[in-house]
Amino acid sequence: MTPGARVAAAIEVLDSYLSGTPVEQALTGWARGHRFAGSKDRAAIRDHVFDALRRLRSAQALGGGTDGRAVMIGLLRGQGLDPAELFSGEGHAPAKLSDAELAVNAQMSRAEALDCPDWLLPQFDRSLGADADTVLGSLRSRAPVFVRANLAKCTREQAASILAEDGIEAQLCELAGTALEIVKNPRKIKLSRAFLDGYVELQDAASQAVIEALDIQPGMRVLDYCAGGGGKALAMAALGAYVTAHDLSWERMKDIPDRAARAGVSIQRVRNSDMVDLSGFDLVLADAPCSGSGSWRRAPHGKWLLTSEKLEQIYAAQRDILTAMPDFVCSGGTMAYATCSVLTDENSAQVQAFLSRNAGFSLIAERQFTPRDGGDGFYIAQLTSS
Ligand SMILES: C[S@@+](CC[C@H](N)C(=O)[O-])C[C@H]1O[C@@H](n2cnc3c(N)ncnc32)[C@H](O)[C@@H]1O
Repeated sequence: MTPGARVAAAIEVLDSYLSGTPVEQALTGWARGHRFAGSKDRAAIRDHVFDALRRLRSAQALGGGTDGRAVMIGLLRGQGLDPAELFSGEGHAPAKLSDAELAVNAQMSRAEALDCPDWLLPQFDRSLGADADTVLGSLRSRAPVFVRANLAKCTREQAASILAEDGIEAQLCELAGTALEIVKNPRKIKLSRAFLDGYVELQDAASQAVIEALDIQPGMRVLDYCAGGGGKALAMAALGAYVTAHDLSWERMKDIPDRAARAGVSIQRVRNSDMVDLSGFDLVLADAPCSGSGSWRRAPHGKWLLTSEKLEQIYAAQRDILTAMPDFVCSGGTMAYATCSVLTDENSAQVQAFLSRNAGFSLIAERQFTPRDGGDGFYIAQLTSS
């Protein structure tokens, strides 16, 4: 496919997304209907679509409309490119720009220019102060790809060498002692020996830094209360902890056995109904459900799906999870609360509210990562019971 034809395909996918189809479904639907498209074409179209979702508001303003065509025109303008070069009307490229499209002269509000929903901007300002614009700005660009070296099987340097055998170039990342940033051929990772034989796992660098902050020791008894697909459970098991994984949804933990087998570690999963029998963990980690505001580079559609009502439900879930955690911690043990959000109301405000309800706990450490640190935005607080 020509570059112009790829843009035309991205417009189709964006129109489907903008009419209510979830983005992954819109991409799969397009690929099914266009089987001639090769993997490189599909990857390029996906990149256009995700670039557009990261900058949806500014692209619509710069493109002078709300549909997929306007979004792609505005995206290219926002990237400093001349859309007329790709909107050539030749072959399968989109039709030439109309006079109205050529005449667009966008005057953007601050929220539009930062690609932030209006109602969320005050939250970012309250949470990040003078850094709000920089953090929102960084959420408008692609995230780097990171892997975690599985210390249960190799050192970080060995992991980098094994990746190199498959032409994947990795650099040491300062954010965490296990983290490697993939600087060449990131799309090859899942087919590489390093991945298939469990030497590396895909995991954001800040997510790895959160685990590093917990100072996991071999033999520690750890409960991962919101284990999901097991990213953090695997990282803790690789450091020698005995990890029990729980999630409100059993289904979400379905890949843990295969991932653990690949990594050469063992993780025990526990059902909701069996939680009453558990107690006495050295560490209870809750990587709680959240807005995902720290990871909108990776999942930009989350930014546009969030509403103030959904955020209220998220606060309530976070409060309930914090309230449940003390039952599982041993005396003198640690409770760790994490989110991939940069919003204070999901982070320190939740922890302070918990502390005001639970006099027996005190805060021992707290850190807010933002994309300015290199990885996703992440918050971690460690509390101990006295
Ligand atoms: C941020 S994700 C966890 C990601 C995971 N820790 C990882 O590193 O791959 C949050 C998880 O919390 C789970 N969850 C939501 N409400 C919960 C609750 N009340 N109790 C336990 N888990 C819950 C969700 O199903 C979701 O899998």
